[in-house]
Amino acid sequence: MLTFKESCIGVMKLSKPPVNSLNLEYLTEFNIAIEKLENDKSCRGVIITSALPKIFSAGLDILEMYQPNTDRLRQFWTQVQQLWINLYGSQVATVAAINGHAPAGGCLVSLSCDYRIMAPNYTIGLNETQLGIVAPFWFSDTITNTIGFRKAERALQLGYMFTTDEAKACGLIDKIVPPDQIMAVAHEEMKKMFAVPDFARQITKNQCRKQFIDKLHAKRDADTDNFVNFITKDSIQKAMGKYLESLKKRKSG
Ligand SMILES: CCCCCCCC/C=C\CC(=O)SCCNC(=O)CCNC(=O)[C@H](O)C(C)(C)COP(=O)(O)OP(=O)(O)OC[C@H]1O[C@@H](n2cnc3c(N)ncnc32)[C@H](O)[C@@H]1OP(=O)(O)O
Repeated sequence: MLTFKESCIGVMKLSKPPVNSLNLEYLTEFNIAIEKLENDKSCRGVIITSALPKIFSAGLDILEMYQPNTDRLRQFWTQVQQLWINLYGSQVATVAAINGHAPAGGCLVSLSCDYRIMAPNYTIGLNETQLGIVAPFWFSDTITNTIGFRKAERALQLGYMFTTDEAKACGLIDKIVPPDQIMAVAHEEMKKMFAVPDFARQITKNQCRKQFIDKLHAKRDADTDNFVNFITKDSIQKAMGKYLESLKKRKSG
């Protein structure tokens, strides 16, 4: 993770080649970096983007969920939950500068921010059902809160990956921006949020999002148990094995 500050704005650049997949170690690093910026009194905003060409993040590392060690799987999921709690509940203003594909966990990271700008000709969405897995309730709450119930229900069931244009049309992203302008526009959008007094913006964000974060807090252990039980089922392991194979085949084909 490349993290640096530009006056009162923290910039986090995901940089885990080849595809910024989120494994246990990277999620832990991500959480530490965001918590550090959150606790920095001089930091008013955070921009999340990718240092890699063409990929924002490929989402959760599928290898963490395929033939897993159960203790590690629990730790992994705890970090995924923590990342969402940290980002969705962040007191600082957050902008996702999506400069590449953003499937599944990559999409969730961006949905957890306050504003999303995206470069053209990429794809974004919660494609979990395509892998034979199910987005947990807090993933579906987050997309529903962004694009509305009907569109979210349909997209979740199909595991639909939106093109940048489709994502803009349904409100999944807020603005389409040429790749070479994405950081400049992220700063401009941040300035618009800074024009509002921080405490008023923070309390308003809290009013909108707290009930959803509280819901995960209340069910956190059960959510981890569900995840571990679900992922370790033979049928799910088979489906994930097939998906991994299809990724490799697509590469060679
Ligand atoms: C009841 C409660 C149950 C709870 C259930 C669980 C809920 C889980 C929630 C979230 C799930 C996820 O986030 S799962 C991850 C989903 N991600 C994807 O489906 C993305 C898959 N990848 C791609 O589509 C493409 O790789 C890409 C578009 C991101 C990039 O394409 P490109 O052509 O540039 O690169 P390659 O495809 O050649 O990939 C390079 C290399 O990376 C490996 N790879 C890709 N994605 C992942 C990943 N997510 N995890 C691990 N590894 C990944 C790919 O296999 C290649 O590997 P090799 O070089 O070894 O072949």
